[in-house]
Amino acid sequence: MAKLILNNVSKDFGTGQPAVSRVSLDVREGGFLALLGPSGCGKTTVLRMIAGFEAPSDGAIFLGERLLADPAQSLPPERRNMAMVFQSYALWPHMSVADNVGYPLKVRGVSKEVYRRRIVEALDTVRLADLADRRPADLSGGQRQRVALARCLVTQPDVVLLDEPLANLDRHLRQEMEETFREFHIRSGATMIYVTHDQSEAMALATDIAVMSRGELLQVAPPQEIYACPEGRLVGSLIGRGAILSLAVPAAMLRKLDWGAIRALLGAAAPDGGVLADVLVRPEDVRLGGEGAAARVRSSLYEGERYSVTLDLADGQILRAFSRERPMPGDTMSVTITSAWRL
Ligand SMILES: Nc1ncnc2c1ncn2[C@@H]1O[C@H](COP(=O)(O)OP(=O)(O)OP(=O)(O)O)[C@@H](O)[C@H]1O
Repeated sequence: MAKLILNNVSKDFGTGQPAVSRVSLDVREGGFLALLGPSGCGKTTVLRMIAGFEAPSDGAIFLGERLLADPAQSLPPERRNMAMVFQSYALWPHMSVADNVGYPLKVRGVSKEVYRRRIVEALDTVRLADLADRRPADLSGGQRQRVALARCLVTQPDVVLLDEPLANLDRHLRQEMEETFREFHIRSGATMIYVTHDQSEAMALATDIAVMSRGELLQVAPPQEIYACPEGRLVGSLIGRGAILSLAVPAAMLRKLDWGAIRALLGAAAPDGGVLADVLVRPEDVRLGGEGAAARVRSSLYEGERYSVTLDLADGQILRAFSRERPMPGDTMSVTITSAWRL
């Protein structure tokens, strides 16, 4: 196995706006990278270029030292030792689970002994050994997805590419499958690249998250880091559910702000000739009650374990908070912001 490297990769379909613009990425060996971003931002196109279904218009893709593609040449998908799992897992209905899993090996013409051994190993990895003789029609949605995962494992790929594999499943099953993917990643040791527009899925699964918007890569970092220290307004609004305030933060001030700093900045005018900075405030960092700044409750939405509250600050800016009790719309209360991040 080796590191997957994208070096300034672009893809232009000739539509006027490039689908992917100068994306550079290093995916560490055995890592689990989530490509996250809104619909149409270019995630699938990046994945298809890695798989070999599209050639880059510019830049180059390497697996270790090996050049996979640049505008002049492109190794065909079957010679890249990668496996791709799609939303629809396309199992053969007339074949047993074992034969579905073994199909890619049959095409490669391996010996009977290798064929049997690899199927057993792959089914073990996804904990389906007991169902080897069943037909796909007799499986649940989650079990079918696991068969598709096992099928991509039998060829022992260096890289597993997953394009929104959970998009068609209901919420309960998605959670169960997230657990399966995590385990699958640990047990297989494969490098995985996972396309999703669901940030909580990306947070739960990946070792690194790459956030894309309009064909460009905005930030790559581990989930905890991208949540705590997003770079710029777009990443700040795409990750988590924070509110973004415009505050007159002096350029020299640390990016992480405490209540002392925020209190002084709330309502302060922009410095002479200066610009207002975007400051991200997470709902879990907003305390309701006590001594603080005045805010008016705009709405409170019951979410089961708590209320999600939207508040208007005195200057009209919006803040979000969580609350165990139900704040009534129209009520005035005081808020304290324990921590915020300048984007
Ligand atoms: N074969 C193609 N020809 C022309 N334009 C394309 C082609 N494939 C993708 N595009 C365009 O490139 C852009 C990126 O598409 P892509 O499918 O990579 O986005 P995405 O982030 O995966 O979106 P989604 O989450 O909706 O699947 C879109 O504007 C899309 O319309």
